[in-house]
Amino acid sequence: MSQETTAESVIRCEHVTRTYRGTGGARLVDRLRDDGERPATTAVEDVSLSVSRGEVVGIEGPSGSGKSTLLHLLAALDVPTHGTVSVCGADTADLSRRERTRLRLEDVGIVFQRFHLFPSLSARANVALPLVELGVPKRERREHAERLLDSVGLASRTTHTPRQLSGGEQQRVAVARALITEPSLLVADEPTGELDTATGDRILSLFTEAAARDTAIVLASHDRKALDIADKVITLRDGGRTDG
Ligand SMILES: Nc1ncnc2c1ncn2[C@@H]1O[C@H](COP(=O)(O)OP(=O)(O)OP(=O)(O)O)[C@@H](O)[C@H]1O
Repeated sequence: MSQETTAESVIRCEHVTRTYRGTGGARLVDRLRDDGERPATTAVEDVSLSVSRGEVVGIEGPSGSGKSTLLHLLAALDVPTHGTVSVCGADTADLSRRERTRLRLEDVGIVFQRFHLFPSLSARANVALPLVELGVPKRERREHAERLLDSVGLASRTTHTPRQLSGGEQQRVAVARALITEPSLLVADEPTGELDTATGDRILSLFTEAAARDTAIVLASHDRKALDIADKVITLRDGGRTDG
């Protein structure tokens, strides 16, 4: 157990490194011929941190410093090259792809930088989607999704599809979707990036309320106001922590 780790940890991340082999963007023919000489990118290097129930942790750092890569590891979307990440007690590298999908569905809410909404579904259906996969009856899903959309100021937009919504509205749909399962962990990449001040404040209040209900929250941001809701902020530079 590291010094930072407590029994209440939702995330335990120990000496985590993530290296991408230098195949990004290469043509298939080049990848098949790859002799391992292509330069690799170490996006995250030897990072340790823990996040407890109800704790908000901010991640700051310049573009390319590894914030999104670290968030993907913490959300069990990816596994480390070295070191361990455990989420709700499970070492993510020990899980099959299917088990990681289940872990995310049940325990993790994710707000991506580019929202990842389904274009053909209404805002309400996008928000309710995790509940479909969890087998919640239709009427209950609809009511819950509508309540959440109301809480992010989108009560009048429930039947709009993503392309009928502004960037900021899509962001709010993504936040509502991440919160609908009342996850143990919420991971958010630039959650206020597209939002005007009032809407950004509203989203941050939702995060603070979720933390008060014991959700652990990790958010990466360049926005000082977003980082201000954090109990602690870690700083990344070239993939490593520089905050001591
Ligand atoms: N799939 C990938 N394959 C290869 N390299 C990658 C991949 N994803 C990220 N990288 C590289 O890893 C490094 C860290 O990227 P990452 O997206 O984690 O940074 P970031 O801090 O989130 O940046 P930003 O603030 O611009 O979103 C960068 O050098 C990036 O080019």
